[in-house]
Amino acid sequence: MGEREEVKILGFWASPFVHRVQWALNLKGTHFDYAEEDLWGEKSALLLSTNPVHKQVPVLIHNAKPVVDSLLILEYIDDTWTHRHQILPTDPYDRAMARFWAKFGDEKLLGPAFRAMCSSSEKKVMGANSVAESLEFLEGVLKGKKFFGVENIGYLDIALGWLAYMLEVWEEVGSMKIMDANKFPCLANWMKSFVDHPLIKDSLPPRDKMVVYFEERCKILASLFN
Ligand SMILES: N[C@@H](CCC(=O)N[C@@H](CS)C(=O)NCC(=O)O)C(=O)O
Repeated sequence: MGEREEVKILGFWASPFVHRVQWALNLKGTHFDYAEEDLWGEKSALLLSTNPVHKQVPVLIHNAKPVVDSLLILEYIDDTWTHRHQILPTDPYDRAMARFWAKFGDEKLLGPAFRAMCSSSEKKVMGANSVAESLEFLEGVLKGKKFFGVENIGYLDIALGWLAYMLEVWEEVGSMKIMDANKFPCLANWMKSFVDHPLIKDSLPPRDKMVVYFEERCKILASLFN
């Protein structure tokens, strides 16, 4: 890759999707510029023109070409910066499985955990229970490995990384308990290894700021989810 290439992320500090892209570029050692979007105020003209379909972050702009959707951006990053830290597994079956579990994480964990945080009473309990059931599958996938990527952080670790630092915040904000280290010992170890990784730990948003932000979001979204 040439030295003068443009690599820019349009992001939002509390977005688990945006962190994926930042982590992947950090793991690759690829320098990038970052522009914070005012998601709940006025979105920038650049965001609207680079992601006109969803108008969401993250957007990766590489030499004027935008790529959207965090999981697809991870694939693009791995295909583009091949010199260091392979993100996706090499074996086709392992790649397919990593993609399957990443999608599972978004559909069965991230969305439902977020909704449970902002829901009240029965819906919250049902939501929290369904997320805990889904965690059981991931405990099986991990089977005592340090990372889903086995030796080092890979695609699935990055895709599920939000669990390692954000689930606990969502549990506090939503007054709910989902993660149980006794029930999910492999996941508990993985969460610790993930947030302790030198390229991850310095990029995590401040916990207190996240609590305040998600409390505010829940107040706004409560009527939608209840
Ligand atoms: N599937 C997308 C989801 C992105 C997403 O939901 N981004 C949120 C921030 S967490 C966003 O931009 N929301 C603003 C909006 O929907 O208007 C991805 O993986 O990139």
